Amino acid sequence: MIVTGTFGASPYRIRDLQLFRDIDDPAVARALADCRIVRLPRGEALEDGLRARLYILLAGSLAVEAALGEGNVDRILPGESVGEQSVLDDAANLDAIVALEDSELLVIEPDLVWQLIESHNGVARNLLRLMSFRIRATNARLRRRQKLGEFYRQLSLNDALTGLYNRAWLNDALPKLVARARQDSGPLSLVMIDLDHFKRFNDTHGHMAGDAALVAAAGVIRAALRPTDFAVRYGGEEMMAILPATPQAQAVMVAERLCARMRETIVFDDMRLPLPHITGSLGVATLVAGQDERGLVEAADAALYRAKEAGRDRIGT
Ligand SMILES: Nc1nc2c(ncn2[C@@H]2O[C@H](COP(=O)(O)OP(=O)(O)OP(=O)(O)O)[C@@H](O)[C@H]2O)c(=O)[nH]1
Repeated sequence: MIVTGTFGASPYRIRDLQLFRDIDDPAVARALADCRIVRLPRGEALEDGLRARLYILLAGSLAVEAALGEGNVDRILPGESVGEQSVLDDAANLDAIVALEDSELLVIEPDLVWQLIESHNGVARNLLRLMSFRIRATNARLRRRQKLGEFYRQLSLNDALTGLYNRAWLNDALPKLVARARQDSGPLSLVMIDLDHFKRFNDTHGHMAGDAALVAAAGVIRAALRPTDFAVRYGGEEMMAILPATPQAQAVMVAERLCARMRETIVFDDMRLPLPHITGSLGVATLVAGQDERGLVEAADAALYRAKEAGRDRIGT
């Protein structure tokens, strides 16, 4: 960073600087006349040491990688300033500021910034406007980041093919649902669903058709459940319906409905030609005293095994 002269002796004009917009006061011009202008060569960082100063970019451009930015870079253009917040709270600037091209900056020492704020309402007003703009931009960025975080959270808890909840969701949610059922002394049922002879379906019609069958089965499950139930893709062709506040007899009715609808569902191949119907075997289990989530899943699995053994396309309990 090389000092190249003073503002008073430079060709730059006060009215082009955002902080001094609409201020036509010779006293301000006099106050700024002795301020230094520094040159920051392209690629060089603005080293401010421990002293907080206000910098106004006169020529060139700067990149500010804000602490909050996580890789987001703000571009500072001529007339804009950096470091105003550091001056106000008297703290060193923590943002990394680098010249994107050979740049010239006006340096205003903190004492002078305060003096200008105190003696010129217009400077105070402009500074507040600039700060308000910065706060709004930061808030918008925070909101975007929050939304993105929620989007990725949802993505990490849903199965990409079927859109049902995935195993990660189940591992987190099922213990909570079991604990709540215990606390409420209410029933909780599981229906484990496994597509029948799915390997044969894949081998005969291709993996893509298999995927279409999985999506169709997931659609059947989703459509048949109440808003308070949950549909999960447990593994490859195994899915699960979690039915809170549902006793065994009611869960069996839900399973029968699922089994019937699965049988009736038409799966289309990529040429929109209907494929042979898929069927599923379903195992129903209801939480019993002393059972944990693992025991409940094992019970539903065992019931599913019985349905397979009994000939598939049916319910096991
Ligand atoms: N297309 C497709 N197939 C899958 C996917 N995940 C698992 N599979 C297939 O599902 C089949 C499961 O086969 P098996 O476990 O032998 O069971 P099955 O053929 O359904 O036989 P039963 O369960 O005894 O009726 C395997 O061929 C897997 O490749 C998937 O995401 N897409």
